[in-house]
Amino acid sequence: MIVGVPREVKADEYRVSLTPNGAEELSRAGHRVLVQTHAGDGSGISDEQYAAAGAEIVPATADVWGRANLIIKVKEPLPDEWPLMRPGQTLFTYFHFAADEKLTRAVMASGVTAVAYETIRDAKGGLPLLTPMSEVAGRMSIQEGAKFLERPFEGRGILLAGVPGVAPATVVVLGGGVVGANAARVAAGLGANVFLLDVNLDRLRYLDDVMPRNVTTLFSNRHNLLEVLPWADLVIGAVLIPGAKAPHLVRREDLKRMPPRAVVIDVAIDQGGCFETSRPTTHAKPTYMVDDIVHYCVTNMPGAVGRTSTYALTNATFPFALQLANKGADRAAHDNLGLAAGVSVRAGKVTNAAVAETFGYPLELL
Ligand SMILES: NC(=O)C1=CN([C@@H]2O[C@H](COP(=O)(O)OP(=O)(O)OC[C@H]3O[C@@H](n4cnc5c(N)ncnc54)[C@H](O)[C@@H]3O)[C@@H](O)[C@H]2O)C=CC1
Ligand SMILES: CC(=O)C(=O)O
Repeated sequence: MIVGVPREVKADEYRVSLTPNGAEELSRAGHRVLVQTHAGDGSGISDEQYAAAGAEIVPATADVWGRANLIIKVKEPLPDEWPLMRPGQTLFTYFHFAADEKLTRAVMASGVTAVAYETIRDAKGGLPLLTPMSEVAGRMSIQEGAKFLERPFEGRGILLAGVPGVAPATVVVLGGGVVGANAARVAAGLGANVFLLDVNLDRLRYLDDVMPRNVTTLFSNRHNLLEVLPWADLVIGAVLIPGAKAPHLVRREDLKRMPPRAVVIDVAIDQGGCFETSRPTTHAKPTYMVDDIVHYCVTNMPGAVGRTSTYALTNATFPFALQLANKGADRAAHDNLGLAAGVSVRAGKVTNAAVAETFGYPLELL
């Protein structure tokens, strides 16, 4: 198999999809590895390190896409990359199809097999290729929230931790999965009062057991949400229904209940976001105001901490990349049901139920 690693093209995306260790293992397994020049720069990995691991350094994007049967990326292909996708090729990356119908149509039209990191399952039903980046984004959401609460960044001038004699901030976390739990723990560690909402009672029981005392768990329903919003200095959006568009839990009219210049960090923006007023932003211009509330909706938060994220991501993705390279997508999916859950589009047809339902497309069973 010829495995291609293009340089990421999304704004401020500093991750790369394969480390030199991965290149070495693929080469040892008999595959050819093409790495686009400077692909690893943002993560502090040089062309020389890839070359020493047996990879061929390729100057042009089009060459990588044109020669490789298996393309490994980090982020979804952007419009400039769409014409490069080829029938019969396998593309292994984050896609978040439900948030982007044009991307879904482009992938269907191209004939590639799209294996989405975010819907691959493990034996316990978890999402092992989403988890490491959710850990990064969850922790980062509080550091970003703390920054944008500062007045020079348009926030309400609140220090999350408070100081003796002045109350700490209140942080509301919507969704108590990986992002939510990591956000709650970091916020609590800084001394904030945290409310953590989820609809899964077993998950709430677990969180109630393991979280520090300044984290209060709440069942997620409209009533409880409206009760806590007036106290919220910072709200983290961390809800997920795998493969599907995120539900809009916070409506525009609800923003009026929040204190002026409070901050929302909608981590779930990659699946469309859980605030009605969310729209994707970039690290270069991460925030905008709606009704006096600061909105931060960066779709590739972990991209900003490329070095940590590249290693965390590839620890999880590499075993699946190796299976795809060794067996090809069809056999790899046949042999591994968890990997099969990642196959979202194949030969022009949608093979993921949540994506098919989101856009009303027919579902093709694998
Ligand atoms: N913007 C970015 O750069 C990044 C975004 N993400 C995104 O963050 C989101 C969350 O990811 P994870 O925490 O890994 O997912 P997860 O599956 O671990 O957690 C999601 C939680 O949401 C809960 N939930 C579902 N409906 C709910 C509702 N109505 N109210 C409250 N909770 C509800 C679920 O019970 C679950 O506990 C995903 O969309 C993921 O793609 C993850 C990493 C980076
Ligand atoms: C999960 C995702 O889309 C990211 O880490 O960029």
